[in-house]
Amino acid sequence: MTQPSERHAWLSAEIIEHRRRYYEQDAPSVSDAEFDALMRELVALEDEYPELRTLDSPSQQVGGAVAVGFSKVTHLTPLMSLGNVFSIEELDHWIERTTRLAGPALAEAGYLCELKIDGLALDLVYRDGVLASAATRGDGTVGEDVLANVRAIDAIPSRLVGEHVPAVVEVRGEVFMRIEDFAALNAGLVEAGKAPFANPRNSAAGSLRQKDPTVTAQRRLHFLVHGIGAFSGDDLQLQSDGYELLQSWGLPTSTHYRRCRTAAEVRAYVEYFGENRHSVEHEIDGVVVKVDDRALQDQLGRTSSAPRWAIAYKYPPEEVNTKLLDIRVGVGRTGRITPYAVMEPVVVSGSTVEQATLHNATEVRRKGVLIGDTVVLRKAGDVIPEVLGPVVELRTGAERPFVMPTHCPSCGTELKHEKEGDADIRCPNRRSCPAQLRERLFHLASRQALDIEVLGEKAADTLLSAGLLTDEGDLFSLTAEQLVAAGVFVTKDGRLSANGDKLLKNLEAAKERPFARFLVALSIRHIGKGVAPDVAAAFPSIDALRSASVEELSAVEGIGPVLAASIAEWFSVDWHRAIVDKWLAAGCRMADQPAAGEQLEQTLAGLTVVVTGSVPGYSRDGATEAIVARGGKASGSVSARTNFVVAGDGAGSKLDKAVALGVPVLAADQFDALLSGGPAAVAG
Ligand SMILES: NC(=O)c1ccc[n+]([C@@H]2O[C@H](COP(=O)([O-])OP(=O)(O)OC[C@H]3O[C@@H](n4cnc5c(N)ncnc54)[C@H](O)[C@@H]3O)[C@@H](O)[C@H]2O)c1
Ligand SMILES: [Zn+2]
Repeated sequence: MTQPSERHAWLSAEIIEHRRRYYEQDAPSVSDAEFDALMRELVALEDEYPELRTLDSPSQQVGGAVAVGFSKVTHLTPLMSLGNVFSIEELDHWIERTTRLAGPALAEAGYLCELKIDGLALDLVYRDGVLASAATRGDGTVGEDVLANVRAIDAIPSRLVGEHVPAVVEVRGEVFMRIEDFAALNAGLVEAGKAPFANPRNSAAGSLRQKDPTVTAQRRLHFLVHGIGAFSGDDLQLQSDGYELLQSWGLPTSTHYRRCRTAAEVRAYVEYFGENRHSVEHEIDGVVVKVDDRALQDQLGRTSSAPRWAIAYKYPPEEVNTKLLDIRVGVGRTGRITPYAVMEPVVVSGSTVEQATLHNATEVRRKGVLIGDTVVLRKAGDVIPEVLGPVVELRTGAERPFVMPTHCPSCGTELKHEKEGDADIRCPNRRSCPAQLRERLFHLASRQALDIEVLGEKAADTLLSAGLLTDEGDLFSLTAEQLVAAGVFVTKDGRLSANGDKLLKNLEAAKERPFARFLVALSIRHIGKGVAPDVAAAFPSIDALRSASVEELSAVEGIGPVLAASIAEWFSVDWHRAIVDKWLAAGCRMADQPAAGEQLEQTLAGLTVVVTGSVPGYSRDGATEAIVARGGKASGSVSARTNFVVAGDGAGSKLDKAVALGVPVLAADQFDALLSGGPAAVAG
């Protein structure tokens, strides 16, 4: 068993090395969460064995030092780190203890809640209103001179304005990059063939701590004050009052701070930004809660590394490091080949992640990741997890590059770009590539399409491996005999299983689904559940749709030229048309007309009617259905081929066009007559 002192020595060495990489090289090799875990273990060990808490322990020091190449600046007053809490319970605990130490005066002045900006600390000294010194935090006492670089930051005034600026004003704040500017910077770096930064914090630190101030000047760095150091002016009672004063002198302070009277208000602030972390223009990694009264701050004092009057509430990390075990490729519903990362499972933003898409081969190259790398994985809230890049420092030499396959991993067909210049490559074996067919079957069975409950992942695989489907065209003609003969969905004694029976019943029921759902089920490009109802409203049966020309299609409101071309293209493929024929032959309705028997007199057969404006008694869809039920075609736009325009209140440009083209126009109250009696009923 390791001795506590040995463990302590190991932890100390690790922490010191990580701090060096983080503060001096802007190139951490572990995630903040991993670093924080080491730190917490160290502190817990020292709580148990107080003799280990020597003055040179990392727990007693403010992380960082002055890197080679920078001059040293001694701060007028030390820059501290912050104590951390990670839960509401720990926060309550801190508030209780602080209340006990500070006494009733605390309730009077209350708390100052601020966002914890994820950047790097900067100390500024103004003498007689002129910027005289700018330094990084360093070890808290001595920092790095970055004055030349700071002069290149627009947000930092070189001279304070206004009345009564005291002789000495020392402020500290955070240098950071806005998320938007960070993204633009990285895009530019990648375009120039350079490595992107892992996150806005690293990019801000790397941009500020430059040997060459012209580089800093090109980076859009921002700055917000969050603390007051040496101050020779009149006593400031509250820190928040101080912010208003600093603001009046031209120093940038955050707009997000709030004064809170009670612990409940503090909690509410913490919880609000926990849920709205991304509503702010910069990254935040928590909230800082401070005692607002400056006299109380002095009274509470500090430990060797942090003030007792402030605490950082840290939100769960959105970036973690994990091992990239492999890069595999998936074949999508349309044959697109997508590389994806397979990682050692890791918890980030509250869920376990082990896969993340890498989009395409160019993207893999752009990220610069090798199989075997430790990678930075980011998942912000509900956003899809993303591999940001490798931790190059941790490479062992055993890593290997990803090679994009030349042949489909599912069917072996040679992969191709669909069009020249496409980033994606695809498996051209659309019809019977098992992977593509499987995806199409899932899609067709999904809720938004035909809702075939039994046809899940397993069932689809079973049908495909039994060789029962050449493509989805064979689905609706499946019989119990076929299943039994193929030995799938059978009981031990060779009869159709309950699940097999359910599958056939599900399929039978699906044949009657509304036409719009079939449209989704056909996997026509660009036709999803959003637009399918519009298409079905204009062309309420598969026959109407397949006989429509591209012009007729694109004339319909909500369809447009792209969708029209995509529909026409789909129907131009032989095996697609065969799917439709097979489904019709198997009894799929694929039309929204009322079933035979209840059919209304086809008074509008062969006629195209446009309804515009409001027609009493009919919704937009209702009017369309009524026309279709009478055998007519309901169109969304007026052309020379339109037979009637029904114009209700609010009719606009369509009415004008009808008049211009000489199309007969009917009043709203003639609509019923047209429906029941056809053109003859409204003649004259
Ligand atoms: N990944 C690594 O290898 C590595 C190494 C060292 C440190 N770190 C990370 O750095 C952090 C620890 O460093 P730390 O000691 O500087 O503590 P800290 O960053 O948690 O808190 C102190 C700092 O918060 C900043 N801050 C931002 N907004 C503030 C506000 N509104 N009011 C006051 N201060 C504000 C200040 O610059 C201050 O110096 C942790 O997140 C840790 O994970 C990571
Ligand atoms: Zn294939």
